[in-house]
Amino acid sequence: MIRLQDVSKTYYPKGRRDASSAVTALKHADLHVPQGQIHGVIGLSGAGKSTLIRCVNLLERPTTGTVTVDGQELTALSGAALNQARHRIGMIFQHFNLLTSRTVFANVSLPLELMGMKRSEIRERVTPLLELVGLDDKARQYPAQLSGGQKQRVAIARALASRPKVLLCDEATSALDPQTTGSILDLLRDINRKLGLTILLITHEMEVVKSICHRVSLISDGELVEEADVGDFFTAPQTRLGRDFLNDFLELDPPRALIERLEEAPGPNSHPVVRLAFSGDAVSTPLISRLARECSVDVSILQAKVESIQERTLGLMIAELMGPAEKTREALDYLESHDLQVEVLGHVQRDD
Ligand SMILES: Nc1ncnc2c1ncn2[C@@H]1O[C@H](COP(=O)(O)OP(=O)(O)OP(=O)(O)O)[C@@H](O)[C@H]1O
Repeated sequence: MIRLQDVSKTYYPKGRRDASSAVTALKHADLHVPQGQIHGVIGLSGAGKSTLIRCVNLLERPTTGTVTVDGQELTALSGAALNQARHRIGMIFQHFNLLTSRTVFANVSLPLELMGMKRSEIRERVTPLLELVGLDDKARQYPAQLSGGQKQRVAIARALASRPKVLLCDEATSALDPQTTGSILDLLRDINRKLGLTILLITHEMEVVKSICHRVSLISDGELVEEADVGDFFTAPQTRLGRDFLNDFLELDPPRALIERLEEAPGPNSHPVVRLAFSGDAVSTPLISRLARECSVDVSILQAKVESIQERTLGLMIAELMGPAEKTREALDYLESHDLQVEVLGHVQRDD
């Protein structure tokens, strides 16, 4: 439904085209979002998320590459044809972008007025949309009379007015408190299911990805560096940045006192500190006691957590493996052969 092929975007300051002043915010991005999927793009501030999502409806025209939505190459269009194609792409924003002088009803009907639709048809279209987003009793109110969550509901209804195939969400819940965020995400999930709408969202919050996305891409310095099903991303991110996002989200970091003692290389009297992530059958297997029995190492658990990520269970643990070097090596092999993600965080000197 959405396809970006080798899309790059370079910004130049006004009136200058020299390479020294250019900022390349998106670099050779390839992305495919099939019909009906909710796809999240997560990244740190300045990574290029807004640029990417604005390239999808050509609010920013890519410098190179092609953008295709619903089988139509948008990058080949301009003028009226592009405007027409944009009717099939709705968009919502962090700060809602409502017109303060218009009522809720008039905000939602605006895109239909611009399309030249008759008043009676507009009413038939807008009334059920306000019901869908739970605001049928607020039609005559003005944005200033609404909460943030209600404003975003108006923005969602407005984005759906032209019956788009695709909804783009630019940090749609970043200005909302956690509870309101939850209700807006529920609404987006509901719309995705009821209308079969394809959703592309950008966010810096793992919670958003965890709650509603089917698939996720990670963006770093303008590049899409990792893409996975959400369950896989939360159990085994493939990049350092992916692991950092996951650890921040799970708040699973070794205690500060331990971090200060960690050394990168093993020494004659040190033992490894590992971060273990396990999912599926491994969650219910008594691996740690087996490890102690079969590999003759002692395991000191420093932190542990079990999380539910959509339909999967994910276990995480930070532990010290204590024993002679050959035994701890055996223990690491044992863990790796049992489908656990094992990351050696470093080595600590034995106190004994
Ligand atoms: N219009 C512009 N002109 C020049 N540089 C820009 C422009 N828009 C964005 N940039 C630069 O492009 C890079 C990516 O910005 P972008 O807004 O896409 O990132 P982001 O991931 O959405 O960040 P944030 O989460 O902080 O909004 C940044 O270095 C930014 O300064």
